[in-house]
Amino acid sequence: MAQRLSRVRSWGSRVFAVECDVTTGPVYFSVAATPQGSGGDVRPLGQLFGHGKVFSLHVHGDDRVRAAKFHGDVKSRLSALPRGHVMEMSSFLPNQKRSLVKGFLMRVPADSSAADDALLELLREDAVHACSYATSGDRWWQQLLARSEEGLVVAERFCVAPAPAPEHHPSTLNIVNSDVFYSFRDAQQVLIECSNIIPESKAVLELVNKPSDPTVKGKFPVIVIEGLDATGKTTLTDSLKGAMGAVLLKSPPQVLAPFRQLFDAEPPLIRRAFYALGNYITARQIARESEKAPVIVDRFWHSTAAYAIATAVSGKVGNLPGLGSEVYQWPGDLLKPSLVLLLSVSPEERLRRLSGRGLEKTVEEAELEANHLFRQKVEEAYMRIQNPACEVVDASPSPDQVLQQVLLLIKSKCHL
Ligand SMILES: Nc1ncnc2c1ncn2[C@@H]1O[C@H](COP(=O)(O)OP(=O)(O)OP(=O)(O)O)[C@@H](O)[C@H]1O
Ligand SMILES: Nc1ccn([C@H]2C[C@H](O)[C@@H](COP(=O)(O)O)O2)c(=O)n1
Repeated sequence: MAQRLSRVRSWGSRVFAVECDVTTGPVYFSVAATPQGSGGDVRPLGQLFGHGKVFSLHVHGDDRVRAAKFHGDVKSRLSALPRGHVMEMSSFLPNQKRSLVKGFLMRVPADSSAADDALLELLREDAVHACSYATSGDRWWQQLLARSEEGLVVAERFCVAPAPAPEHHPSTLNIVNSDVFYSFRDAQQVLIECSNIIPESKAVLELVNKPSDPTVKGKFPVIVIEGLDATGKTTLTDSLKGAMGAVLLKSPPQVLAPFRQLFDAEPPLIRRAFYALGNYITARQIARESEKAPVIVDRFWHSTAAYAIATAVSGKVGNLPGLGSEVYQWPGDLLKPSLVLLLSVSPEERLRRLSGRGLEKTVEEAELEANHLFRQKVEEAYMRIQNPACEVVDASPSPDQVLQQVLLLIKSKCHL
């Protein structure tokens, strides 16, 4: 118990954000060891905590791979509780990078014992911090829970007060090196840390572990084609290959295809590191092929970063890190293409193309379709990436018109 308490000493200075509804944004509150001032207007907290029993859980831990996997596990266990309502809840130090700890707020009916049993089980793990919430007088208290022979006991309590929204949305605080990687070494390190629990990581590491100088391209232009699913990338890249006598490459590269499904099912930390490493394999292929001919690349780092940022940042487009933020900077050790083109079509046209194709949708594609906010965030993140930034291409005309338009653009931008 003493160890647990010493590790949560800083808990009392944290702010918590509960995502009740992503379109309206989170509710913020802070906790303090002793009541401060009047405590503010606690009515919003009353609405949040007021019915039945409320618990929050956060997964800490020095082992980030284990914590990421355990976070997913906690979510499924809480979601399976009968009559429970689970919301995303994060704990953070306002505007302080890397201070975010992800968790959940769970409401259950007052007569539910299943939640207590689940918490007792989860608290076997040192990495879990669980709290209950109670009201006395006009104050709300956050009660840090611990296991004892009698069941759940309150180890410490903090006074809860409403807090102002921070300047930076909490979900932006941990993007660097958790969702987006800015060097080969940082992405590689995640897969090294995964090797014991995901044996396939070793095979992926072997594929990327062949050092060369991937930042240097050959004398021919390298053109990356980016865009949301079904914007016409495959159609255009195939035509460009023929029209320019170019070599067509993809990221992730074909050698990673046997591992993709497996890594797609992993938490963002692992999944995004896998895609980041794929870019370095493709970069090596680009460096080699661009010595001999122009190279067209179907998706590259813009996709890796834009999808990762849009997934990490909850809620509205306005929650994205601002233009010029470090999260949009190209990795210093990754080959830079000559030109990046972002294919853009209206949401209606994209849906027509998706349904016309009639293929099975990936989870993320299905999410794009269902989630207008997510699509907007991916597109906005694409456009905020700098150095190289993307040139937006209107991809709504016919395939041939898009091809002609892009050939002209390549000619003018790459001085062909
Ligand atoms: N300019 C266009 N006009 C009309 N339909 C198009 C055009 N370009 C592509 N399509 C059609 O839209 C669908 C999606 O195109 P395509 O597969 O090239 O997109 P994509 O961006 O590669 O998709 P994904 O990223 O999901 O692989 C296909 O059925 C294709 O025939
Ligand atoms: N270089 C890349 C390519 C793809 N991804 C991720 C982003 C999406 O989750 C998904 C889209 O790929 P598609 O379905 O079009 O094959 O893959 C990435 O992160 N980096």
